[in-house]
Amino acid sequence: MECMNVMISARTTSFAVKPPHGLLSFQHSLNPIPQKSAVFKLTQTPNYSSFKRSSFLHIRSQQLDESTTVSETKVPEGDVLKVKEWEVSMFHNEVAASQGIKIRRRPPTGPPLHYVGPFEFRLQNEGNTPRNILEEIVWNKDVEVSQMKEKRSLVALKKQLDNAPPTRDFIGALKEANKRTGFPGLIAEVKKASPSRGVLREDFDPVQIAKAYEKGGAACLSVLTDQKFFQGSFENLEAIKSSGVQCPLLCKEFVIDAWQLFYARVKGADAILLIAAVLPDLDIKYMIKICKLLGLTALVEVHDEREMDRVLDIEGIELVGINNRDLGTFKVDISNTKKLLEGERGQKIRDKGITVVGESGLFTPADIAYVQEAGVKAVLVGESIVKQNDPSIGIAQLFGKDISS
Ligand SMILES: O=P(O)(O)OC[C@@H](O)[C@@H](O)c1c[nH]c2ccccc12
Repeated sequence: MECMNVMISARTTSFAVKPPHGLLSFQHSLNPIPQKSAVFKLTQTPNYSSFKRSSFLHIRSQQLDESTTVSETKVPEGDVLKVKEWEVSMFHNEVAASQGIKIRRRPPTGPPLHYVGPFEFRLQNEGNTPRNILEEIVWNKDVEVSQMKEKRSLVALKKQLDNAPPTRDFIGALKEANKRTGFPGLIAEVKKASPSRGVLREDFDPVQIAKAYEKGGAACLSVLTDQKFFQGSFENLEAIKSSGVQCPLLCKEFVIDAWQLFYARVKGADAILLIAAVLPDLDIKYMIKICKLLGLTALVEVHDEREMDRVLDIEGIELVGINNRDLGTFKVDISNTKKLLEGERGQKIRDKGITVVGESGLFTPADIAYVQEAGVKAVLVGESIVKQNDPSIGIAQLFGKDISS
């Protein structure tokens, strides 16, 4: 496998690479500015596959210098895997795009920065800026998960599962609440903040909120575990699990790697979110299987018709969430739930016995009635109830009725 070495002299501040055949050209700044001449290795180029010995690249260096030269070398054995990994992720993006997935799993022009040697290699303006918040979250998660995996191997996680207590029946709890109250079963979300709404509650005590939700009649709880964008944590999940709260718990995470399923299970999750806008079909199929092995319920989330159709073609899915919020733009429209349950699609869902959850943007008894009429048997609610002084009263206000007994 080949790569390119760029020889740079001391105090070179930047260079530009201009491939000959209309391929992507790019500018690269060096920071810190090297004090000695050095070799800058480019193993990850935007067009790696078309980057061949024959397509000689022109280097233009503003500062200097005849001493900036390009050569091609064999990649050392150890790096071959890294380059392969990067190439595989490029294919992953292509497969995902063919299924209508708009976000890219990783920055397309290079792997996360920690892969690259002494100087950062980053294309400016060419794809390494996330296009929307979901993409930013996923890119961040990719780095986060690879760091977490280094600390806890899958083998270690599996060992911990040997003595783990069984999971609680998430769908059973929703159905039971639906029967008991006549309303959709409530998944109440322990949510401190979100990128779209900022901090929802300053005095945030996750266990206290969870207990209030349970007292108010919630069937299940959803606990956000993403730290960076939602100010959630796995500590919150663990604390709620060991607090005596009996409701089954959904780990609200951005899952991109099967390792996270094992981790969530170890941390006390009974169910886990899988987002169709993030995961290609093959990943969903694979993760559904692992969830079954782990006793986790998968809540598969969709936002539009195409995602719903993809998910309906996958075997073994029992719980589907319709998110009324577009995770790319934050726009909320509760008629989305209705739209996705109409006609043949709705019939297919009923035939398959899938339980549908209406998610996001539900504030009033009229909202609940609207999504119930559309066909949901459960709802997922955060903002409107977490903001109330007493979240259990928030639940009664949301349904227009005390549903606690
Ligand atoms: O606070 P709301 O509008 O009631 O929404 C809750 C829940 O649906 C929302 O937090 C959510 C739905 N799907 C997600 C995926 C990731 C993060 C968050 C979410």
